[in-house]
Amino acid sequence: MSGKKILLKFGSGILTRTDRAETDEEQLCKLVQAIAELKRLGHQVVVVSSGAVAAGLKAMDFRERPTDLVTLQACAAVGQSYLMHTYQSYLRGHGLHVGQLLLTHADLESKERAERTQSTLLRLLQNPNIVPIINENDCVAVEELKFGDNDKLSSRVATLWQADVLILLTSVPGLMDIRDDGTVSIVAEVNNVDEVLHLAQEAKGSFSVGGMGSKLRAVQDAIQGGVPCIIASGRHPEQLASLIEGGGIGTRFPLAS
Ligand SMILES: Nc1ncnc2c1ncn2[C@@H]1O[C@H](COP(=O)(O)OP(=O)(O)O)[C@@H](O)[C@H]1O
Ligand SMILES: N[C@@H](CCC(=O)OP(=O)(O)O)C(=O)O
Repeated sequence: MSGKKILLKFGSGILTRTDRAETDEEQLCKLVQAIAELKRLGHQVVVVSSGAVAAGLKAMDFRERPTDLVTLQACAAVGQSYLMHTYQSYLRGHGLHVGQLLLTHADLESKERAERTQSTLLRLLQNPNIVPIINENDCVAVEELKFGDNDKLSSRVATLWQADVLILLTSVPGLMDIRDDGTVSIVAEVNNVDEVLHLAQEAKGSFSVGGMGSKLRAVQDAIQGGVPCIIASGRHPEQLASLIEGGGIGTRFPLAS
């Protein structure tokens, strides 16, 4: 197997415990193990990680996600450093280190700043022991915390980097077709995202922002940028190597042939 450029996006739902508003350290440890395994296989890995707001809730004395923007930004300020510390503590066990990048959409819309971001990313990737971990710069960004644009951020970075695949790891096993009679199936492959947009329902995780609609729009952008995508469960990161090789469970969005 030759090394591929893999962009992984971790949603808040898979980084946060389901029983209380805290980072799920066991889950984060599993995700880090999967990153280390991909790197051992010779792939380049870049991560877009949500979860800063949720990680800051406990220290800020919240049991639930607050709704006002400035409090969300304050929670993110506390949670981001906690999150990076936790990533670092698990990565160290694999001889790896975090390279943190905090970005806004405005950064990627400016040609000069996008080029600088790309240069930094490429420089970080020259060292095989570094795992770039990107999040929105929540303290200055506004739209992101309202609309869950880490999905969109991941598609933009995937396009900038020209990743071989963008894998959106979330709390469900893929895009699901939930029918009126109660039957549910995972859509294995989508060749035209427009045709499945109607499958995205309003429901989303209590610590998440985007939902399935935001993921499908991000997939559309990535495909337009030349990057195929997969939506799969972040609760089973051990299947990542298999997903990259065309196996595993998830929804695939190939480029039009
Ligand atoms: N058709 C669908 N298939 C799968 N999940 C869906 C669908 N429609 C809505 N969802 C919701 O999307 C959620 C995943 O998105 P989200 O909660 O934003 O996760 P993340 O934190 O990973 O970004 C699931 O919890 C699910 O409730
Ligand atoms: N930047 C925010 C997350 C925003 C976001 O898009 O969240 P999600 O919908 O879980 O990917 C944070 O780190 O909490």
